[in-house]
Amino acid sequence: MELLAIPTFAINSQGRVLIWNRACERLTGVPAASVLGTDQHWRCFYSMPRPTLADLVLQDRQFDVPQLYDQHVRRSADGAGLTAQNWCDMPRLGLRRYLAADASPIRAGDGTLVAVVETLRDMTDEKQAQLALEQLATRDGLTGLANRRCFDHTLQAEWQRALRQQQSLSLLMVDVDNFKQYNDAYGHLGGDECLQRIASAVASEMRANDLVARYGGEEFAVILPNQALKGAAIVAERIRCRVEQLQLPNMDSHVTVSIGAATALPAPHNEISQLIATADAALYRAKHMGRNRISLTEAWEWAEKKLAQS
Ligand SMILES: Nc1nc2c(ncn2[C@@H]2O[C@H](COP(=O)(O)OP(=O)(O)OP(=O)(O)O)[C@@H](O)[C@H]2O)c(=O)[nH]1
Repeated sequence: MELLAIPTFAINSQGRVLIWNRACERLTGVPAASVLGTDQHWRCFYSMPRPTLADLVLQDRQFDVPQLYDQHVRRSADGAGLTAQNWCDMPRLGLRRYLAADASPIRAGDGTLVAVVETLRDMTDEKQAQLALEQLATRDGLTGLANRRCFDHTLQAEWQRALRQQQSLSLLMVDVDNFKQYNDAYGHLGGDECLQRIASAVASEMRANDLVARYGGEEFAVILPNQALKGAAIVAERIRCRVEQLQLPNMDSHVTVSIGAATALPAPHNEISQLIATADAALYRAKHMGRNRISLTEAWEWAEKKLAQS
C-alpha cells in the first residue's frame, strides 16, 4: 500500500491513522510522520473539524454522507463501503482540491471491523471543466448575467416553490430606454459596454435569492422570490435610480430604464406565461407613459381585466 500510486490511508478501529502512503503525502502535502497514530487526519483535508469518509464508515454513519458530501454519493459496488466526492480545503497545500473518495471496511474472520481504507482521486481538473461548461450553458456571454435559458429554468422552479409554499412571486422586466439612439451615437461596441454597466448596476441591487437575467437584447428580467408587489416596487425603483445615477449620456439626457413589475400568488389554474405577460404589459405602460419610470400590476388583477374584456 505504501508504494501504491493511488493516494491511500487507513485508520484502525479507534479511528487512528495506521497507513498514510507516499501518494497521500504528495496529495495532501502532509508527511506520514506527522499524522500516523493520531486521529487528526481530517486536518489534512479540512480547515474545520469534520469526519472523513473513512470515519463515517468506521462509525456506521452512512446517513450523514449526503449532508457532508456532494450529491454524487452511493454505496460502493460491494455494498460495504462508501463513495463520495467533495471540495476539500487542503490547508497544508493552500489550494482547494476536488477529491473523490472510496472508503471500505476491513474485517477480521469473525466479522469484526479492524480498519477502514480510504483511497482518493484528485478530480479538480474534471470538476473545473464541468463548472466551466455549466457556466457557459447558463451565463450570458456579454454581461455575465444568467442567460434566457437559466431564467426560464429558474422561473419554473420558483413558480413551483411559490405554489407549494403559498408565497407570492414577483417579476421585473427592465428595458433600456432609447437604446437604438445610444447605439447610433456610440456604435455597437459602445452599446455593448453600456449594457455591461447596466447589468452590473442591476445585479448590485439583488439579494442572494433573487435572479437577474439578460432576457434578450437590451432587456433584463429579475425574479424576486417571496416578494409581494410593494417590495417589488421598491426594488424596481432602486434599480431605476441606480441606472440613472450611472450618468451615461444618451441624446441630451442620460441612459435610463423603464421597468414593468408584476406579482402573482401561484395557483394551480394560473400559468407562468400570465406572470410574464403581465410584467411585459406593465413595461409597455411604463414606456407609453414617457419612460424612465416603473409600472406595477398584480397578475391576477390583470387576468381578471382580460376576462372582463372578453
Ligand atoms: N450594442 C448592442 N445593442 C443591442 C444589443 N441587443 C439589442 N441591441 C439594440 O437595442 C436596440 C433596441 O431598440 P428598440 O427596440 O427600437 O428600442 P429602444 O430604442 O431602446 O426604444 P424604447 O425601448 O422604446 O425606449 C436596437 O438598436 C438593437 O440593435 C446588444 O447586444 N448590443
